[in-house]
Amino acid sequence: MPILEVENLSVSFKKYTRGFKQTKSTVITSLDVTVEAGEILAVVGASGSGKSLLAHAILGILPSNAITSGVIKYGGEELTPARQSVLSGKELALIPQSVNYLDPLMRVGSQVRTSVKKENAIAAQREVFQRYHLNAGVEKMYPFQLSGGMARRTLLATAMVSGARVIIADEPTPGLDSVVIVEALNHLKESAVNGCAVMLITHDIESALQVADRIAVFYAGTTVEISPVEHFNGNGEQLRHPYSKALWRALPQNDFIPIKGSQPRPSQLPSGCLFAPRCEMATPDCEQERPAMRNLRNGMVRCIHAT
Ligand SMILES: Nc1ncnc2c1ncn2[C@@H]1O[C@H](COP(=O)(O)OP(=O)(O)OP(=O)(O)O)[C@@H](O)[C@H]1O
Ligand code: NI
Repeated sequence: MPILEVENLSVSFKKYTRGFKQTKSTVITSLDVTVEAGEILAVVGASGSGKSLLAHAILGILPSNAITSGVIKYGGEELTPARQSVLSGKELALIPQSVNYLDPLMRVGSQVRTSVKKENAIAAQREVFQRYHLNAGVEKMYPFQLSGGMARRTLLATAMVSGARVIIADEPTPGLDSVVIVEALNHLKESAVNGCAVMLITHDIESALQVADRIAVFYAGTTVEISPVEHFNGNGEQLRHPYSKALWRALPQNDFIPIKGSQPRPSQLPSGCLFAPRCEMATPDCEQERPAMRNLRNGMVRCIHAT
């Protein structure tokens, strides 16, 4: 059974423009995804496709003007705001995309120790600092004294000592040197092998391919495909959705063919399939309604034409 289930999640923001006109921008649309114990699910997709907002929705830290619908479940039970506040940092850990999530007024060693469940918090913190090449003096520093890379390693360390059952890593490695990247990916893999459910949000498809079991592809705020990692191969012929195939072919190591057009803006989403305006396979049926996610060849796809 999946530990984490997201069903039909939508998130939108109301905005007031000139003349008090209200506009609605929908940043996540009917998104479905699950993460099982023992697996790494990588989440890939263009900038602005809703990856971080999904992470924030799971942790219950969306901005207060966000309007959400749908259900998020942890351990088979709905993650209500009350459960989110109890479980965050304990059973659900986030490695945030921005280093601004560190508490500016607390020494970093103490910050990391507050998330340790085991008895000897100091020993656990020192061990994890060693693992992330943070030398002994760092624990006494405040966040403003850290370089960007050190701050990022501190965020990784905080989540990894927490003993959480669900780890959501939102772009955990940019700016880190390759030794630390390998260390962080190995650590996530180790956590999964020990039974955690890991969601790894990343632009780095190479890293995703190395450690993930399944890959979810996001487009314009929804999941267009969820595929076993092995299907990201060759010319992408085993992939299901035209966008995933195009994304795969656009990688430098493949043909590097960019996709024409751009992702729709959250305030101007097409009424049917969100990818239809850019899709070579699109037919009038695609513009009729939003396709549902369906099972296909050991994965899932949101496209009426996919075979
Ligand atoms: N507080 C907010 N109010 C209105 N729109 C927002 C807000 N936060 C995010 N958005 C919009 O929601 C969309 C999704 O943002 P999100 O940060 O989830 O993207 P992402 O996939 O994580 O992108 P990246 O890869 O750049 O990190 C974007 O269009 C963004 O502009
Ligand atoms: Ni993001």
